[in-house]
Amino acid sequence: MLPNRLLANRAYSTAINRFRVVEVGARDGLQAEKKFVPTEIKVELIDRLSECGFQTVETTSFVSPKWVPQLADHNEIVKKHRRFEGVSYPVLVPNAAGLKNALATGVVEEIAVFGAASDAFSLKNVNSNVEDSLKKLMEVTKIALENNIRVRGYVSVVVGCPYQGAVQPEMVARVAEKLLESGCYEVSLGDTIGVGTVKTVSKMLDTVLKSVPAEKLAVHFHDTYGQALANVLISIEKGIRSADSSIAGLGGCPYAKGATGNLATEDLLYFLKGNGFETGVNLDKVVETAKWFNEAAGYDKWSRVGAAMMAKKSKSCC
Ligand SMILES: CC(C)(COP(=O)([O-])OP(=O)([O-])OC[C@H]1O[C@@H](n2cnc3c(N)ncnc32)[C@H](O)[C@@H]1OP(=O)([O-])[O-])[C@@H](O)C(=O)NCCC(=O)NCCSC(=O)C[C@@](C)(O)CC(=O)[O-]
Repeated sequence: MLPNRLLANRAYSTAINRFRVVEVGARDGLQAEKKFVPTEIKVELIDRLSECGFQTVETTSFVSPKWVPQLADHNEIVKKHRRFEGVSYPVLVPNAAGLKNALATGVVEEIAVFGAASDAFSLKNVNSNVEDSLKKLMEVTKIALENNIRVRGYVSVVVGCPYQGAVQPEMVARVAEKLLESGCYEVSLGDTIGVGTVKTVSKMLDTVLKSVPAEKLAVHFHDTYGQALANVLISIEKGIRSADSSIAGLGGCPYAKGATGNLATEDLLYFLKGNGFETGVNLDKVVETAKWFNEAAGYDKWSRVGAAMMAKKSKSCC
């Protein structure tokens, strides 16, 4: 059960206990991995994730292969993975060149554009300061919409920046507003290096929510300091019903040192189910998929929930 203060919140009517989990493992999860994961494994990962019941599975990035070599196989990925009814498959796009390449595949129906709330991070990540990068993103969004492509937006470093330190919540609000104004259907707020706590995330969300409705927001927490689920809880309290996570907690941003580990999807699903939310995602299948991925790609990465469920299965106890 949720704490009483949460149940008392008007946002908690039974009619809105649905929660959307955006699976970002195949993109955010893999982008910083040094060892190249073969394309066919990435494709099978996306297909298996689709079978788990997610509504949104982010698949890859149309960024420069020089900047993110792990995702240089983006063309093959989008052409080879299966498309399940009711599932959207956004790809990350940084600029007009990326959009052109994504459109040329003829199969991309949704993109995600990404901005940041600090100049220092934006310069490292996309070689432009926040304002210049916003101009490019707005242009990309415009062209995408003209081509009937849905656009999701990201704001990175919403609480702390690896190069600048604390980030002003007003800056996060401004970037989120701009992305929505330009036509993004939703903006995901990313704590890229996982430094946020309930106090700092709460302050940031209170500021953003003054100008952006909760229905237009998602949250994207990295679990670097073990704060991700607490931060999801506070986001739920503020009315947000969408969060990004990565199978087995894979992940990190190549341009943010220490950004290891997205919030693990399995941990998020267990948390949501235990607190009365419906996601439509089958947790057992996600854990099986993590097991398959570890074996197929030669990894040994586990979420806390995945490890516990596998241990329980093998010992058939507790
Ligand atoms: C944006 C650029 C390209 C600018 O990089 P640049 O060097 O300023 O761009 P440029 O226009 O000068 O081009 C440099 C070279 O890249 C090529 N190029 C240019 N664009 C593309 C493209 N789209 N696809 C393929 N190639 C491209 C271009 O053709 C040229 O090739 P060359 O002439 O040297 O042979 C670069 O900064 C870049 O790729 N950055 C991507 C960084 C990235 O992927 N970061 C991780 C994603 S963000 C993230 O993870 C955070 C998030 C979303 O998960 C949320 C959170 O946790 O906060």
